[in-house]
Amino acid sequence: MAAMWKLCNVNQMMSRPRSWTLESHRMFSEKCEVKKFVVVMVRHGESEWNKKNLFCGWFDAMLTKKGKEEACAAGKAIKDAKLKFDVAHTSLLVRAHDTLKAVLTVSEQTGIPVCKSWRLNERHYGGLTGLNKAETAKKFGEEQVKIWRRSFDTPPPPMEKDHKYYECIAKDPRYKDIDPCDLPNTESLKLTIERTLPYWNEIIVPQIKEGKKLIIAAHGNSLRGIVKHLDGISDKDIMELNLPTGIPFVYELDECMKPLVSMKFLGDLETVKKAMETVANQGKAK
Ligand SMILES: O=C(O)[C@@H](CO)OP(=O)(O)O
Repeated sequence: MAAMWKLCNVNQMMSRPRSWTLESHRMFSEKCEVKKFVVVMVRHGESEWNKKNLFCGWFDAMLTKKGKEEACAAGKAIKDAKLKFDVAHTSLLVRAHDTLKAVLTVSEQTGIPVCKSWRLNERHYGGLTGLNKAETAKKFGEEQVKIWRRSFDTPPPPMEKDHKYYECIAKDPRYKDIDPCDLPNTESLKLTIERTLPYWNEIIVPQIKEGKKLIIAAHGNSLRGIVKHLDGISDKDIMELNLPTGIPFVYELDECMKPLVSMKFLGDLETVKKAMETVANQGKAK
């Protein structure tokens, strides 16, 4: 399992077999009539802060020109794959909306309802928000930056009230209805999952079970949380998963929401692999 999420095994990852025995599969299939539900997910295209290599989190960075092109290419891939949706889900951040809008425009399905929730936002990067990732790695070491970026349960230091971006994030009217106890000032992946999963379980899963076809346009870490949950990835192995910007991926789920097909990217293997490596390397001191 440990090797499964290494970049060199991306091919295997895309078509990996389930890890259960034939007998457990038979018993499972008896319990669940095997129906197939398709959900497509896409991380937003490159943002201005991705380009500058800054920790972004809840800061509302816009897409770059390249990010918009990635979003349009994602729409084209979805159109070519003949994927049609009934409902779209996204976060409250503009980079995810703009990606979704481009995807739906290019794939000619702009009329569908779009549900937005803070629960699909990027993980909150706390006190690291706005810092350059490579400079932070120079200062604190690449290992520490990898722990902050990719560990399961170590959050970055919290965003204090005197932080440069505190006002524009914590006082953003978009978040005024969130219970103050739920409003984060930093988040590990674990904490991100704790606020994303209720949305998955209570809003998304019932729609899937009604037979609705869904697309989720969100963020590197909110989607890592959903993927970890769906594929039962261990806390250790999830450290090696880096989602590329703007390349949609498909899950096929059975009626019990267990993946029949996991993370099938709509892109050629080399491009996906390179894009994942690029994301991983953003935390290097250079
Ligand atoms: O800065 C961020 O918010 C995220 C996604 O862009 O970065 P990382 O890949 O370091 O988790």
